Amino acid sequence: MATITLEQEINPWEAQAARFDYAARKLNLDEGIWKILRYPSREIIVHIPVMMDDGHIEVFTGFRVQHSVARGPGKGGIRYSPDVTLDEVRALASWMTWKCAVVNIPFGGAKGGIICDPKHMSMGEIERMTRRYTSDIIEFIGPEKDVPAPDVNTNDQVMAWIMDTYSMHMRQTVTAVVTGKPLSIGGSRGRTEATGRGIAMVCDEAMRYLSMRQEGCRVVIQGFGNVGSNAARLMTDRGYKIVGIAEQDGGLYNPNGIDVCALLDYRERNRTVLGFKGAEAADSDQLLLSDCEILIPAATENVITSRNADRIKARIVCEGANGPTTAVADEILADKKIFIIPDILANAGGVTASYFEWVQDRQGYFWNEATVNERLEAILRESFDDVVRYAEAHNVNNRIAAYMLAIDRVAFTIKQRGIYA
Ligand SMILES: NC(=O)C1=CN([C@@H]2O[C@H](COP(=O)(O)OP(=O)(O)OC[C@H]3O[C@@H](n4cnc5c(N)ncnc54)[C@H](O)[C@@H]3O)[C@@H](O)[C@H]2O)C=CC1
Ligand SMILES: O=C(O)CCC(=O)C(=O)O
Repeated sequence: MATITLEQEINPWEAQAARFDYAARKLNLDEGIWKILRYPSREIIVHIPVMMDDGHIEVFTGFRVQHSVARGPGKGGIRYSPDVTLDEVRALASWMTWKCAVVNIPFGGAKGGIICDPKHMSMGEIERMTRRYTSDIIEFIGPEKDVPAPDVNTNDQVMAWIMDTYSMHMRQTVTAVVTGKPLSIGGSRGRTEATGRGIAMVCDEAMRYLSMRQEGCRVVIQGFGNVGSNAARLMTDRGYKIVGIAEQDGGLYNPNGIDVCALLDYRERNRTVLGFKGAEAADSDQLLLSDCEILIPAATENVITSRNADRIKARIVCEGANGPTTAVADEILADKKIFIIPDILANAGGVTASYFEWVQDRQGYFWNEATVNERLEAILRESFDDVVRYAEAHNVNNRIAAYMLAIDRVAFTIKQRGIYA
């Protein structure tokens, strides 16, 4: 790979594009399809005026990027964060296209974001911002067009506001416009935990593939939000030992295993994991480099880079977050023979359960949790198998195999639809 600056290395769009180009070259992808898939098909930028609680007007910038709708409506979360950029949302939208194709569900890829700091906003301000954002992008979303979902700093309440705003404009309730909703208004059982559950499931598959055992297998998790905390809880139930939790404001380490339920309870009461008595305080960055069998980055992008990849000791890196590893770091991890479960497979449990929610909303018939989990497991097992077999057959690493598999599926659909005729 050509020499690049750290700034280029950590640009998520560049990271996505580097893998896409590499996989497309390996596939000998048709040049026209390459051009179609190289860039998002639509990028919407809105400037959202919001009356703040003290009466002044703030204007927030929001994005919705639709990378591809070839295989079905756009699908992907909306994040609220001061760090959101258009390049980040572009990358996240493309990853959604590849992710939905890897697990073979009938969606394209999209993502949204608003540059804001929800930690310093009241519920009323967040609600007004969400409703206005929804109105501003209303003609571009819908059950057959583009279906948003929660992501970093958004949740079922935010989805409820989007659904309600959309429905008011349509003059009828349209539950299938978003997923990750509360159960009472068309949410699916199991969606909240699905991303973490999916991580536990693909780790089980990796254990089987590598002839390792769950019992006593040491796991370090970065991020104790929706994805990280559910992965920690469900993996504990399966016999894994969660020895480290790295959070934004500090980390925890206990070589004998952290009591995850007690930690969840503590965090609920204290809004932080710091000060928890069942583990010693640890430096979050150092935790990524600690001795363990599985490392699960489940917080944000660019946490495994050229600066620390050579010091990672885990046997398996299972990417709960989107884009936690840069393309340069990929090569270093590959040299170290670390087994990667790439984000577009590892965290696909969330969007798969979202697909189930969309199906249930459209059917008006809701499944029990066991059915959701059973169907989730069947899809993730098959997808894991597809990726590792593809990697073996084409002599590439798991990430490139996942990209190749996904690009091939999307390209096939584009050709069949005749967009490229
Ligand atoms: N929620 C979902 O269903 C899905 C989420 N993802 C991805 O998983 C990642 C996490 O998402 P959620 O858990 O939903 O978000 P969240 O907002 O619920 O949790 C994120 C957690 O990470 C922590 N964090 C942030 N930066 C950190 C850092 N530098 N070091 C350590 N901890 C840090 C935060 O304090 C928070 O506890 C994101 O990359 C997201 O795109 C992917 C698929 C689905
Ligand atoms: O549940 C969904 O539709 C999308 C979740 C998401 O944003 C992601 O997988 O990164």
